[in-house]
This record gives sequence, C-alpha cells and structure tokens, in this order.
Amino acid sequence: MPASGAINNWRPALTQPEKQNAGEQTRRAIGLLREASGPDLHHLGWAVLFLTVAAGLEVLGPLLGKRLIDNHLLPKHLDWPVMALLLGGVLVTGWISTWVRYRQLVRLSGVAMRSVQRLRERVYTHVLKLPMAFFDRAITGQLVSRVTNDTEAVKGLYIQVLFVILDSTIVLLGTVAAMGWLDWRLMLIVVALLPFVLVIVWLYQRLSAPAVTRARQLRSDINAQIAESIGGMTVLQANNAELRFGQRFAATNADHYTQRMAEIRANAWLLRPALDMLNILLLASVIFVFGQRDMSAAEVGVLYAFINYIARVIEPLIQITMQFSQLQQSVVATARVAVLLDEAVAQEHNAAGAAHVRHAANDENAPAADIRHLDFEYIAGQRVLHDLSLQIPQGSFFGIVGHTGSGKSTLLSLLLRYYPAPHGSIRMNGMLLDEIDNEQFRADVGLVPQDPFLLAASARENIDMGRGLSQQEIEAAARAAHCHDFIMAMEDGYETVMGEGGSRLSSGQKQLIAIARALAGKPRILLLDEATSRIDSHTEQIVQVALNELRGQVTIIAIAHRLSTIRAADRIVVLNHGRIEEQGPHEDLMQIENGLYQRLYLLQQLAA
Ligand SMILES: Nc1ncnc2c1ncn2[C@@H]1O[C@H](COP(=O)(O)OP(=O)(O)OP(=O)(O)O)[C@@H](O)[C@H]1O
Repeated sequence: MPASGAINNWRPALTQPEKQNAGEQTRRAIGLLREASGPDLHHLGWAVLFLTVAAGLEVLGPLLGKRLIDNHLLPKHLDWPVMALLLGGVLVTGWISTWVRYRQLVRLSGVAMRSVQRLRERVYTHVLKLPMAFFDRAITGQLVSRVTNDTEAVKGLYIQVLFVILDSTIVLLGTVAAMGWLDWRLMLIVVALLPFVLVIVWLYQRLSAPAVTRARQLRSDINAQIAESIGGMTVLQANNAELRFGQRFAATNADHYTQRMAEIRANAWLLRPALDMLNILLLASVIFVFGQRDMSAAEVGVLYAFINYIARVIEPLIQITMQFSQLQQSVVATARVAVLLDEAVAQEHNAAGAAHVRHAANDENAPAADIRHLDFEYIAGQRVLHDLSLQIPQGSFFGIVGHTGSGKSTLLSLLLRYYPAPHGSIRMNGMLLDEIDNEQFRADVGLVPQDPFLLAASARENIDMGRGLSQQEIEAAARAAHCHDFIMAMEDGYETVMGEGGSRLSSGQKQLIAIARALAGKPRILLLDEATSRIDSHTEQIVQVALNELRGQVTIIAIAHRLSTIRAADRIVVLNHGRIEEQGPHEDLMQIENGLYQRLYLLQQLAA
C-alpha cells in the first residue's frame, strides 16, 4: 500500500504512450488488433486465399501476352480464335483479379469496422470503470479522442496492413516467381535492386516518424482545447479570454500544420522520387541486358513480360512503403488505446465471502460510518487529512463544515471509495469499505453531489438512472425530495425531457431531482456534498424539510457551506486543515467562545 494512501506516484499513462519505443508500440498494437478482431479471424484466412488467387491471375496476364507475341504475332501465325482467346485471357484475368481484390477489400473493411465497434465499446466500458484518481488528471478532450479517433485508427491498420500490405506482398512474391520462371538471371538482377527500396523506406521512416507522432499528439491537443473551451464557455467569455484562447489554439494548430508538412515533405522529396528513380533504373537494367543479348524472336515476349512485371514489382513496393506513414499513425494511435486499456480499473469489490459481508452489513448495532485514524494525501508529503476519527451512528444526521480546503470533500471521496483505502480504517455498517461488494455498497450509499449531473432525458429517467425502478418507487422518491409537484406541473409530467444538463430546470430543481435520484435507491446512508450551496433560501428550506423527514430512517452525512442546512443536525463536525477541530450539536458549538464554528456561523449571519 502506498504511504499514507498517497496517490502521488500515480500519473495517468494516458499522457505517456509516446514514451514507448516503436517496437513496444507495434507489439501492443498487434496484440490489441488480434483481440479486437477475435470473432472475425476466419475472414483473414479467406482474404489471404482470395488475394493469392487474385495475384496468381494478375501474374498470368503477362504470360498470356508473352505467348500471344511469341507464338502468334512475331511468327505471323494468325490463328484468330486462339489469339482472341489469349487476348481475352489477358483482359479477363486482369478484370477478375481486380474484382476478387475489391471483394477482399470489402471483406476486410467489414472486419475493420466490426473491430472498431468492439474496441470502442471496450474502451468506453473501461473508461467508465476507471478510478476517480484517473479523472483528476485526465484531460477530457484527450480521453474523447482515445475513444473516437484512436479506435478509428484500428480501421487504418486493417486496411493498410492487412489489405494493402498483404495484397502487395502476395503480388510481389507471385511476380518474382513468374520472372524467375521466365528468366532467372534477369529476375536476379531485378531482385538485387530491390533492397534499395528498404534503404529508401528506412530513410523515410527516420525522417518522418517524429513528425507523425508529434502531429497525432497535437491533434489530440486540438481536441482537448476545443472540448475545454466549449465546456467552460461561460467562464471563458466572462473573463474576456476569447483572444488568448484563440491564440493558443492557433499556435497548436500551426504546430500541427508544420508537423504534417514535414511528414508530407519527407514523402514528396524523398520517398516518391527515390522509388520512381528505382523503377527507371530497373527498366534500364533489363533493357540493357536485353540489348547485350542476341535477340531472338522468342526473347521479345520475355521482354514484354518483364516490362510488365517490373511495374508489378515496383508498384506493390511503392504501395507498401507509401502506407508506412498511415501505418505509423495507426500503430501510435492503437498503442495509445492499449495504454488506456492498461490503466488499472477501480478496485472491484466483489462479494468474496458474500455471506459474511451481508451479515456484517446488516449489523444494525454497528455505526453507519466508523472512521479511525484516517490519514490521506493526494500528493506525497502534502497531507490533507490527519488522524481523523469519527463514529456516525445509524439513522443520525451529521453535518460536516469547515473553511475551503479543510478536507470535507476529500473525506466524502474516501467514504465513496473514490480513492484507494488510505492509512487508518473506514467501516460502514460494521464492514471495512474494501470488503463491501459493489452492489451492496451502491445500494447502501446514495450521493447528492454539489453539481447535480442531469441527463438530457426525462425526469423519470433522471431519477431511475437505468435501475429499472417502478413508477411508484420513482414517485415516492420524488415526493420525499419534494420535487413531485414541480415535475407534475411540467407539460409531460415525469416524461418531460430535462434538456442537456437539465437546462430546463433551475439549480434548486436540479438539486431536488438529484436528491430524489439518491433516495430512489433506498440508501441506508445518504451523502450530500454541498447540495445547498447553489440554491436559493426557499429551495434550501425544502431540502431541510426533506432531510428532517428522512431523520431516523437514513443516516445523513451532509457537507455544507451554508450552515443553516445542517443547523438541525444531531452533530456537526468542524474540520480545520484536515483535523477535527470541534464537534457537537449546533447549540453546543455556539457555546464555544471564539470557536471556529461560532465564527463561521456569525460571519454567515452577518453576510445574510
Ligand atoms: N484531486 C486532488 N489532487 C490533489 N489535491 C487535492 C485534490 N482534491 C483536493 N485536493 C487538496 O486537498 C485539500 C482539501 O481539499 P477538499 O476539496 O477536500 O476541501 P474542501 O474542504 O472540500 O474545500 P471546499 O469547501 O472548497 O470544497 C485542498 O488543499 C486541495 O487543494
């Protein structure tokens, strides 16, 4: 366990995939590709088979052409039916070869799309399970980029690697074999020049790889900046920051352009011209060798076939090499997806020894929450909670107050298991937090966050949250949260759509829906995280009434800036720099002369 439960060494690997070396990236990308294409692997076998057939047909064309020249055209042996057959053969083999190849492209595209679909689902489900600590540092736009763009890059890997490279390799091998069969000496000359392609590719890779990696990183940054700006548009405009954000965006965009151009330049200045030169060199060599020979009529057909084959050797090589830039991008992107998938999910709390768990969790006599000697730090050496001990009896109402940064939300996060178990212990209903299985924990603990997150769905769906609750259960929760009446007053009652982020509702109404949502799960412990900080006094009173009505039935732990919300609590815990400074009912705390609570309370009274 890390010292004091610190998560200091933790950094989201999300930001680090470029630190992997190319070999590691390729290995991870291929592994992921294999996993994602699992159920479709048999298609690959068929694709290889059909591509081989297509390559065979393609190689056959020049052989038929050679026969036409050697046996009929040069000796002027004009046997029209046979000549028509040979000529037709040249055309038909070319046509069938293209058609078979196209069918394989469609087949592999299907495999690619299904793999992207599977992978995207997997990545999204994985992200949903990541621990809160991950989201402290993750950048939303980057994360969205992983789930959308980077998974899409897997498609590139299929189309580039499995189609173009596979297809081109098969054609290349078939062509070399056909050349060898026609004239093995000439074939050796051609093959001897081919390693130059590898040198050219190697040089190209060296030149373009940094630009490829950087361009992808920058594209992700562009997404992140856009997502951040849209998310924080009100703040951005209120602070007149449009110009600065615009400039920052323009700089990233320009950097992206520069990197992309560097990549394209390497392509334009090195790759393509060098390969074209090689093509010319090969043709010249073959023609030169023929020039040295005593050309018999039979040699003309071979020359025809060789000129045809050279194009077929060079073109697949060009194709293979031209795909490298896309391939590099796809490998980097897929490796980034793999890195995200490697990110450890939040600890699964399964019902190991379920009977024991349920027994203990039903221990009515145990405190609802029993916190002992709790220390916590997010960053090593910067302790946020110090030796905190607190017992919260079943059915009680506890308020937690303290100045900004005193550790209230941190305590709540630990009660919610957002961070790994720190030093000290937290028990809920008699069970150590880690020992409570997920289902039990979610059923036992309800949360009303400070900023209620509402779906762009109906009021009913927002309360239900996919739990499949009955209308009666939903209405009961809404009545307990005092939001039934205003929901019924809307045009479609519980079916009224709330708009994105609950845009149709006031802050107070959103908060009441959030309370109804938490209550609908019939929790034993209800956690409220500054649930009244953004609502008016009237709605606050409604919340107070709702909390009062829940007294005794549910244990309430409420963090509140507004002390009026928790004034009636059985006990108020006052935090100061991560330590419990005072605790007791409101009246007792008000008796402590110059006490922290008294000062906070009087200050608020004054402000009011
Ligand atoms: N995710 C985090 N990573 C690092 N430090 C954090 C993180 N969250 C909070 N802190 C630090 O922990 C301390 C306690 O923060 P916390 O949010 O618990 O305070 P709080 O009492 O809830 O404050 P507020 O009333 O403003 O919400 C602060 O110093 C804060 O800077």
